Amino acid sequence: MFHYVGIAMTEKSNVEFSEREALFFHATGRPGKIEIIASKPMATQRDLSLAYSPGVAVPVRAIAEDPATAYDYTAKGNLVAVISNGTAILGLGNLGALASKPVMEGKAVLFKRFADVDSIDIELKTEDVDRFIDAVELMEPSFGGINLEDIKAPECFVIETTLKERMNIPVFHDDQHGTAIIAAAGVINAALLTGRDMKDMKVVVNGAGAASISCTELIKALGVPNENVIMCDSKGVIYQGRTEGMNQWKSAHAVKTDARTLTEAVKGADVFLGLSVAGAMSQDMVKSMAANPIIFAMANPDPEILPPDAHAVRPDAIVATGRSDFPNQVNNVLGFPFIFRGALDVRATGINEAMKLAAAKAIADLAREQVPEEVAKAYGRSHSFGPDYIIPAPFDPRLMEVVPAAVAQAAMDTGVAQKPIADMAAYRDSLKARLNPTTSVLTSAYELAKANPKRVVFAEAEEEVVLRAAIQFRELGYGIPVLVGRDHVRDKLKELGVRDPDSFELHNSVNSPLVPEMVDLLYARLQRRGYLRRDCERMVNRDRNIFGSLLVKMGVADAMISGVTRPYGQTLREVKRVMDPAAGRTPFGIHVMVTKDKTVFLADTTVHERPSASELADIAEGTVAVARRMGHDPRVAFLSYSNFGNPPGAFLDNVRDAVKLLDQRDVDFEYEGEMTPDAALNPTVMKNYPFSRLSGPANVLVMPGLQSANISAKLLRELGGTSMIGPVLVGMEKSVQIATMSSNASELLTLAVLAAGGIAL
Ligand SMILES: NC(=O)C1=CN([C@@H]2O[C@H](COP(=O)(O)OP(=O)(O)OC[C@H]3O[C@@H](n4cnc5c(N)ncnc54)[C@H](OP(=O)(O)O)[C@@H]3O)[C@@H](O)[C@H]2O)C=CC1
Ligand SMILES: CC(=O)C(=O)O
Ligand SMILES: [Mg+2]
Repeated sequence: MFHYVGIAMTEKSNVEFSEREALFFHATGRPGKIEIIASKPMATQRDLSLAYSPGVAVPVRAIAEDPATAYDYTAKGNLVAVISNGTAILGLGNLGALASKPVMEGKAVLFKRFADVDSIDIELKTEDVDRFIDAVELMEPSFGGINLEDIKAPECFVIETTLKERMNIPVFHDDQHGTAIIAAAGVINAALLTGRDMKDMKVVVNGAGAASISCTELIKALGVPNENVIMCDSKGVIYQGRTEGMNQWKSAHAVKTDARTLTEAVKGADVFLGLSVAGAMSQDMVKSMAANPIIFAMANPDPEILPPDAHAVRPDAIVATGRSDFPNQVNNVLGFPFIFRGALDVRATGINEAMKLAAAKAIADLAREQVPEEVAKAYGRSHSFGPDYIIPAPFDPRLMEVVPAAVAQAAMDTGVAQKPIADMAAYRDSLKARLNPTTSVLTSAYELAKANPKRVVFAEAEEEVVLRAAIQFRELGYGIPVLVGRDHVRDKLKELGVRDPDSFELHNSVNSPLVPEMVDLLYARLQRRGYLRRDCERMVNRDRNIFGSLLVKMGVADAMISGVTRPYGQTLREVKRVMDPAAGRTPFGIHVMVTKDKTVFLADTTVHERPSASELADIAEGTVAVARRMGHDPRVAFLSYSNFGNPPGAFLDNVRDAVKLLDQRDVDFEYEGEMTPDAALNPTVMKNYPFSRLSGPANVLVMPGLQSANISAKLLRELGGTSMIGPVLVGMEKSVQIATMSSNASELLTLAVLAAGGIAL
């Protein structure tokens, strides 16, 4: 018997799957969700000698002499154990250590996916607190941190406190503190939206276990008075004097109240925090809450009440759950990967209150900022701060930038950082680069753009994706966006969360005083190419690429970006009506292909169908200049299907002649060809050609024609897990970047930065 887990209602879950699918997902391919891969080559005898006996003895002795070097010679510093005994698996209860393994594997892969923390799950078959503590303590040498998970209260409190005392690496019970941090961030924002002050809020917490106790402590630390919080457990309200089912952690939150049931407690409450079991809250209870109630039904996988059921009786409620398929996911996944990232990076001895509060504040602040387009897309709905978006979504890449940095700073401020970070700005950049290899490739472009902010025309500002890129371009300090579009672009800016849309420079050909001068200029250029004055008037008035290019030509702006509304070739033709190639240059396109450890520049991927020998030589020189501006030492390979004339073929001449031309030009970079991609990139194959002038694998690949160039770039991306920057257009008199029609905002932003930073000239 298989059921559908998604919920079919008007305000429905946006993810539906059957139990069969969930099992299939876990069983297909390699069973489970985790595997281990080597971070060093294990290909040759020499590799084995270094990695294992005898080479491994060297780091062994070094660590024995100085234990701190374990962080240099082993994976310890980036390795976190996710440890459970399965006594409180999500909200499913005590189902044992083995049954907890899918959740623990899941947590381990979330560590990797969201914060590049390596992690392994460990399930311990014991409910004996002392045996559990001893087992974990003995593992200290292996790990940089310990993430305790799904261990029930009150045992979890004793386990965590004791391990923290005994171990010198961070020990963190995620269900307590991870949950509390995220819930606190959500409460901060929900209070802000509903105009509430912490000190006046009446809160009911359902559940008195690991998650509830810690959440309650944190919201009290944020200013909610002790007497304003009523906690309930499976026996009802925890009131002063109650004896049944109590423990010291519950007693600390017992209050004087006549309420004895959740139904009584929740009457008139401002906030409900559910950390108990599915369905614990009824619609009648929701009805009885104060105006604009805040309801966090966080039990997993099924919440205390489903959002549609709560909204059916109280449309004014702000509702959050622990699930990713409804708006407002208040789940510790938003916290633990990033908190450990920050703690590991400063080699913190523990995760203290200041670090937790810093994380909560960073997460809350982030939700109030404009949401990047890729995040909105990943979730299939647009986000802006409001009742349906009080907390960032886990896929938001900005979490990785801000949360670890906030945690690391707090660790340094409170003296628990053994390896403080000297340059916080550089650390933030390195965080971005950890998840996205293109970030580090673009560092010099970002810096160049920021150092000398330029005015960049966004020619298609009526497109939302372009406006998002323009907003980020300005907010991140890369330059001044000059928008081209009709007046309603300002309304769109407002919809996207810009508070001061009038501060954006907007040019509309319908009312621009620049139009007469533009028409004169264009007519002067085109009159001997068969265009009448009225043709030029029409183009200036109607064609955004002509209008935008003219803004650059006239010096109103320095560069331009376009391309999402028309095919590449058409946009380029329009731009060329206004602008010329740079003196003596051949315009062409580059795709920069980036993997974790390699960056390769591929050209010409956009302009010349069958480049001549001299065009190929120009393309090589132009690409070398771009590669150098991006911080690379270029080595050029002219690619073909043959190596140095073997096998011979009719199409080889241009490529061979291009190499000869470079010989005559006396250039200052390494180049070679014609050659096959393996001879250009693979050191073993390269050895077959000892006369080759390349001192190492090539990183600038000049392709023989447009077909092979463009197809290679896209194949690499689709099959090879390679990130791609571009196409980058170079060789025009001013930097104009033409995106592809499917570009997203971050791709457009990258091109705008390349244009502004003078990289793509
Ligand atoms: N969204 C998120 O990020 C997270 C959500 N959670 C969820 O919180 C819940 C609790 O987890 P955790 O604290 O680790 O587990 P614990 O076992 O430590 O605590 C469970 C608590 O729930 C109480 N409880 C059980 N049934 C009811 C009921 N009908 N009414 C009121 N209280 C009840 C128990 O009461 P008693 O003490 O009387 O036994 C106990 O206090 C789970 O559903 C879990 O999925 C947990 C962590 C993170
Ligand atoms: C999310 C989580 O950790 C839990 O529900 O237990
Ligand atoms: Mg948990």
